[in-house]
Amino acid sequence: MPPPPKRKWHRPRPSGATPNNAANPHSTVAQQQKRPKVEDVTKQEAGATGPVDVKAMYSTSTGNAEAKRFSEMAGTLDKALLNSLDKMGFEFMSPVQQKVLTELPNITSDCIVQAKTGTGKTVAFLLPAIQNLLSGNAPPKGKVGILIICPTRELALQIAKEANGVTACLPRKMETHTAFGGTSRASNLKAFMNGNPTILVATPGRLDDILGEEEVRERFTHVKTVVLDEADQMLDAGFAPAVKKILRRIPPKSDGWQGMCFSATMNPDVMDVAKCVLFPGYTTLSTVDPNEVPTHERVPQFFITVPTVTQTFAALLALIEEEYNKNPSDFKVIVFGTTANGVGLFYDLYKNALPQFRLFELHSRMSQPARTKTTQQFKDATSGILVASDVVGRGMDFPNVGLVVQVGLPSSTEQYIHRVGRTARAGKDGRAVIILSEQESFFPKINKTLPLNPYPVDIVSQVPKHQRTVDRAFTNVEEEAKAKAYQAFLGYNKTFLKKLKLSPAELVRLANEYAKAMGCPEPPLIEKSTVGKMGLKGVPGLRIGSRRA
Ligand SMILES: Nc1ncnc2c1ncn2[C@@H]1O[C@H](COP(=O)(O)OP(=O)(O)OP(=O)(O)O)[C@@H](O)[C@H]1O
Repeated sequence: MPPPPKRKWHRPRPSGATPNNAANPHSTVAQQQKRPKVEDVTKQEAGATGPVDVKAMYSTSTGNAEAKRFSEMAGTLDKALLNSLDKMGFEFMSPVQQKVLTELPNITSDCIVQAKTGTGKTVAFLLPAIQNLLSGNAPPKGKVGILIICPTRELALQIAKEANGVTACLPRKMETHTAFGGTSRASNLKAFMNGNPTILVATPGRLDDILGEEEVRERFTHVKTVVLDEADQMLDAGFAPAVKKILRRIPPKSDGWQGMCFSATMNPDVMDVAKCVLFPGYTTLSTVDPNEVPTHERVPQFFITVPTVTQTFAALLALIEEEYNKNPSDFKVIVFGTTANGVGLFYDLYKNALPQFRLFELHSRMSQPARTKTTQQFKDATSGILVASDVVGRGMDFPNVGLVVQVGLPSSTEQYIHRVGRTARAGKDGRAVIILSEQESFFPKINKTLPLNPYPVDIVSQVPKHQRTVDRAFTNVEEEAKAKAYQAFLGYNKTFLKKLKLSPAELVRLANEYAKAMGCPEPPLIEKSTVGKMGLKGVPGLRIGSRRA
């Protein structure tokens, strides 16, 4: 088989350059429906964004280092690893890879590494960890040598695939296993126990679960490296208890294993917890200048403010039309919603309202096989729109996404940055837009370090034109999907009441308007217990009752 073409880092397109914007900017979505399906549009030549200029990429990172070839690391990296990288089409080291391989005091040093989204952090932690095993530190057969913990199932699979690529040319097969929820625990465990899982990529829940078994704990006696990918998230209040519990079940840090923390964002609040994987004297490496904006300089970022949340549905249609007209070739987009049920609603709605696009959905309410299948389909797609929740907000590498849209408030500034990072990966260009209601418009104001500018086109004035399409599409959406989205809307926004400057009664009023915009004749019923859990007991405007027939 011929080797794949070398994958290189691309030079950013000159700002303002929008090739292929020949389509009529005034055509409506309905008119576009007569066009051939976006899937049929001829695929742009790979690399059409311009010739590779690795030096230009490096000059945007701290240090202004020269881009080096992996082949120059022959003294550090095993020949077989270099062969694997070559087979993967990786010729030059990305800045973070170069930094880790040349500036880490030792390949076994504890470290915190920060680099922008999509710049190759996965390979940057895999290479030293695997090299260490190849340098005479391999664990005995059947034992785990490298444990990688990450927040989501999709990311675990993706990291495992990258590990398989990096180890492909090793003379002796190095097995990578995964452990994450939503899959059969029994068969997963059987494969782990019967196999030779030198590398294990896991999410905290399932890992903690299987570590409950003595025979599984036995497999970790020779662990050499523990990696926390998306480290700031793994160490935040949500995940830290599970991570700490896992660390209590594997050999203690004093046994000498290496701790590595990688992320595009680092929150000083988590540094205290990071000490459970890092010994004092650990190395901090960053390719991000503290004075630099935390997102990619290659991603123009815009916000659109609509008067009320009920207009966001039509505003998204107007935005998609606008962006598609600007650049119809390879129109590959991710639209982030705030909750799984909200995203489910988006899917049902836009399936009807945007039939000319191939639509994908990904959120935690889907079965794991469906999630895995869609992830692969969207990775492979040259165009289409993925509506997604934060299950793919971090770490996921969907090649050639040109636009990221966020609808509603992201859960944090960091989450905003990671979602934006689903575009402009591996040296490519991208754009990002966030649609907010008036109430949510504090987000750009309190995030001054983000290069957020008003969207250059008046989308709000286009909302009425798209409202009919939205209303019609909602007639085809099941009432239960609307009820779930309504409930999720209440639950999510309840956590932001202060920032939104809303009283509980005002939130319910807003949610009821939202329900009306979905075409609900009256606010959907909510179980009494759910209302209690949301802390909305006694708030007027809610319809308490069971939706079950
Ligand atoms: N040296 C390289 N040459 C070419 N492509 C590379 C190189 N290193 C990584 N890549 C590719 O770049 C893409 C982004 O890499 P990766 O997913 O590791 O980024 P990341 O920094 O971990 O992003 P995030 O912060 O979103 O987790 C992947 O498709 C990966 O295969």
